[in-house]
Amino acid sequence: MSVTNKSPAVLQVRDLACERDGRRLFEGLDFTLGAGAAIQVKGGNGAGKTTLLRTLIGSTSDYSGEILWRGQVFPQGLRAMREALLYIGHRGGVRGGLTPLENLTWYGATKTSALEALERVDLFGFEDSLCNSLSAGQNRRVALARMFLPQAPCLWILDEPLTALDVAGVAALEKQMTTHLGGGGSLLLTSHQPLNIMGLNFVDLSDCLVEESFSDTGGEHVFN
Ligand SMILES: Nc1ncnc2c1ncn2[C@@H]1O[C@H](COP(=O)(O)OP(=O)(O)OP(=O)(O)O)[C@@H](O)[C@H]1O
Repeated sequence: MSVTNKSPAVLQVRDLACERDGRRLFEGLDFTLGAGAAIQVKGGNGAGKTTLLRTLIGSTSDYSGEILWRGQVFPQGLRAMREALLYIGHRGGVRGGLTPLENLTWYGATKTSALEALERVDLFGFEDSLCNSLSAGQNRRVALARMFLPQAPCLWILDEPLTALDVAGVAALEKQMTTHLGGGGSLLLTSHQPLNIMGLNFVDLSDCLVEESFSDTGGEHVFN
């Protein structure tokens, strides 16, 4: 299936199968993520969504099939992809012994941009509190504040970003994701909750279950 020049392929997955402790979780997964496009990875608990994301960022090499970053096959493409990647995992990468401000500056933000990002996630006044004294939702906001820093990377891979967020927090996040996509960024995320993002595409790992491998998995998905 072709991909238009207007929206070139950013991340491609071809016939991917992932394992965990020697147990195959899914197989025959194909999709193409274009610039300005978003994919929500779906599947029940234990389907392998986190494993897929960790595979895509190079945290595990327990897979078969091909992953390509801008046409360059992994592992060669992985280095270039990491330079363009914002990954926020389940734990969010927040250090509890640091303040929100220190966490963001640890990721390379200037003090000014960090303070602005923390204000955007409604953490004004908490910038100098230790993160291990903040609530789960506030810690999630510290993690997600990286999406509000200037010059954010172009590929966002987010594992359950909505977890622990209140209604206003979810709305702010959806708005920021939409802005990112409008600027030509790409987004791949997992969520058990529905997201209000225009043009959101879906990849469902339950279509790629090993025991159903005899059935048609729907072929390749191309999202531009
Ligand atoms: N730390 C681990 N050590 C060993 N096996 C694991 C570990 N974490 C997960 N697994 C295995 O991998 C499978 C897939 O887990 P994964 O976290 O990728 O699923 P998921 O779709 O993200 O689930 P959830 O929706 O519950 O977060 C699980 O069923 C489990 O058997």
